[in-house]
Amino acid sequence: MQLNRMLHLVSAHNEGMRGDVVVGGLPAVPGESVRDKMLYFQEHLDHLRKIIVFEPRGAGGPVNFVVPASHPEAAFGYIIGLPTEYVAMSGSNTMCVATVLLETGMVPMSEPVTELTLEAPAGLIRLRCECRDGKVTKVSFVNQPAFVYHHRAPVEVEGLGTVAVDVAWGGMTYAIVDAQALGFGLGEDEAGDLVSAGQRIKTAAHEQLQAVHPLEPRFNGITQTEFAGPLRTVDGVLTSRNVVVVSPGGIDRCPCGTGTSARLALMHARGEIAVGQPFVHESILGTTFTANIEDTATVGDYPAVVPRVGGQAWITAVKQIGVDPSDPFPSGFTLADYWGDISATDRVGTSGAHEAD
Ligand SMILES: O=C(O)[C@H]1NCC[C@@H]1O
Repeated sequence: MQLNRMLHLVSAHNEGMRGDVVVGGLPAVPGESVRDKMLYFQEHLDHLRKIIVFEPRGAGGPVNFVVPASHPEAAFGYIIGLPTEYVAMSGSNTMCVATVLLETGMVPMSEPVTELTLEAPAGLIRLRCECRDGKVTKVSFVNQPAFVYHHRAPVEVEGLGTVAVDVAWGGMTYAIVDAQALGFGLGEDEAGDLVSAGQRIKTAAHEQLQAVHPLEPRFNGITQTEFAGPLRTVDGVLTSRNVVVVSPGGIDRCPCGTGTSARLALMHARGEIAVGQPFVHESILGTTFTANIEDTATVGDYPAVVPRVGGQAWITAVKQIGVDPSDPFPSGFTLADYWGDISATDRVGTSGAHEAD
């Protein structure tokens, strides 16, 4: 056997959504913050993301690269790579990383609760991890502030006509649309149609609406569509189903932590939820996140909320992945049958590491 570029991975899933966590094998990644490390990674080490995400080795990601934190309060940093972009923050990936760090002993576990701080490219993320018998049974994190860029902006979408789109930041930028108004009940049988509509909505919103983070202009552009189901009350708790379409065209299997954060900002702006009020967000699989608004804030001129989002992750595999020096696909490949026209959506870095226009 000949393998170089050997990476050590612990794979996990969070409420159904995969998240590989690279815990060893990386070269040094320079940068004064994890955001800077992400920028360096994108420019100089992107082949390592492709090895894990693309075929013939990968299963579409996402992947997290654990790196030393730059901030003294954080135990570790993590760089988050999705199929078409590096992102400032991700809920499912944060829960996978925390679970892997604790269950492998990379961070000492205290039962029944381990308080942990990690450094995402978006900044410090404070986590509360409930632990029992060596297992992490729930991870909740306080996200960086979420806010709304556009309320019900009219967007011309191919095949759908004029669609009212809310645009909100929750660590990634979401075009949020009313699922019911577009004829979707958000059932598993609609997965293909949701992806098709979601990709068209996201592309149109990205082209027609500006969204540039006021504190970090590199976090710009609309890269996700979130179909918001109706709000209802279940056992006295505000609840809603949602579907997020992740480029180049897959449904987030979990309720989506950054999407939940964006939705909380939108609901708060509309007066649909109060600070501290519990909210349950459901995925297309029926898995759930608990969430609430911890506080209000401002980001630039935008009124914002500080979201807390919680769920559980499970480790699925421990493996090593590498590249045979004679392999014709050292950085993997994508094929349109599964990946669609990734060149059209290959905006690596758009929301995480893109020069502002
Ligand atoms: O939970 C989240 O925020 C995400 N899940 C996959 C795509 C998003 O980053």
